[in-house]
Amino acid sequence: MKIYYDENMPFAREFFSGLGELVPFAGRELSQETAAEADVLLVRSITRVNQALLQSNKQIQFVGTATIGVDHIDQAYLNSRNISFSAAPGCNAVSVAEYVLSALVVLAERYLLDLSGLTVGIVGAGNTGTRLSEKLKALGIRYYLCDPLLAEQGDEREFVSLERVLSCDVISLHVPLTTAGQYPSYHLLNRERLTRLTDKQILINACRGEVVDNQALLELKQAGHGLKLVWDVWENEPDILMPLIDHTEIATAHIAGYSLEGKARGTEMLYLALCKQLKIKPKLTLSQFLPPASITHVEIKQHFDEIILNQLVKMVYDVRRDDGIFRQQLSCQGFDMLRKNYPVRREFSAVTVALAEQASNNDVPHQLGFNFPR
Ligand SMILES: NC(=O)c1ccc[n+]([C@@H]2O[C@H](COP(=O)([O-])OP(=O)(O)OC[C@H]3O[C@@H](n4cnc5c(N)ncnc54)[C@H](O)[C@@H]3O)[C@@H](O)[C@H]2O)c1
Ligand SMILES: O=C(O)[C@H](O)[C@H](O)COP(=O)(O)O
Repeated sequence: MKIYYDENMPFAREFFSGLGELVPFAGRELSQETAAEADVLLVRSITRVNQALLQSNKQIQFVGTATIGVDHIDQAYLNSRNISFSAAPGCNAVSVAEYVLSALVVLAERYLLDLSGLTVGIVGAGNTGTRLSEKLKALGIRYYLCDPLLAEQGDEREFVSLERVLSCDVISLHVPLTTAGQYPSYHLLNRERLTRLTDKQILINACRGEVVDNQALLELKQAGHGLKLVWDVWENEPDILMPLIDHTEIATAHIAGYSLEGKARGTEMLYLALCKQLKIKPKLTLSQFLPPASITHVEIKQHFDEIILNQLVKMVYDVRRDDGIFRQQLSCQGFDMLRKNYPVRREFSAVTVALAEQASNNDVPHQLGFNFPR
């Protein structure tokens, strides 16, 4: 069995070598001819899987994407050919939530904002929006959720309208890219909605670039609008609207979900799905392969306060590192290479926070996602 996998899929060799012959490929370069050989195809978001890619392949049994987003997969086509499909829902949701939190901590410092006084509007309350809301709750930051689909499905959380979340101090987008259905997200933030935002607001896009009309946003910013942007995803990656970069507070190369754990969980989820498909008992788990983090243990000697928590967040992941690399390296490395060469980043859970005897017992680090022995 030939298993074709994206070369940017951590631990793919470790997970899949016992299941078949492995063939790595570069995500944007997979051709119909090459794909014709695959029995199993494992992709990331930059490979479009559709009739154009698979029409010469008569034997393929399984397609997997080690990502949350599935907008690059023509699932109707796979269904029509009876090809099994699996994605990795939630795999890097924690990573994205930690990216957003790091960005908020950085912007609060930069503009002397009182984080706990801000309201955050979360658009899309699925895996990522929920992980983010839990972390905000741990920090005592008020948030509002907008997710009409979940509201209609009877989710018991409180939901507000899109207009209400768009009036929050911070707006964080966590919707899939869709062009059909009752609530399509393509250009959800169109020119008209963008124009109604105020100079004081912060807009964070770490879902898909096409959810915001980038050209309209650029024109708004060029006209002097003060809206602050945290921008991880861009329309038309990798050929993005370069002039927009200078109007962002934090700009990164679609890496919000690129914690080592987040990417590797995607690989592990595909391994489990493929084992199920092949009716094989899975023998491997991610914990066998994850290396220890560079900082694994922190001892807190005093009462927790916002300053200590902010330091903890930045110690594990400071988004300014990725913003700096993006601004300095984009023109020489290019968008895709920045992503391919992404430095190791760990999640808060890789660090154990211990309290010295005199420190107050407070659950915040645990709720934020740090390990917190009781
Ligand atoms: N930047 C990154 O690295 C990165 C990482 C992971 C995911 N993503 C993107 O983020 C998206 C969301 O991730 P997730 O894990 O929360 O997915 P999810 O499927 O768990 O949740 C998405 C939620 O959005 C809701 N939704 C859909 N259309 C909506 C609309 N028009 N208005 C409001 N809510 C709407 C859905 O009902 C669902 O609850 C993914 O589809 C992916 O495209 C980006
Ligand atoms: O949808 C996702 O899971 C994320 O956008 C993911 O981080 C995309 O990463 P890529 O597949 O492009 O490497």
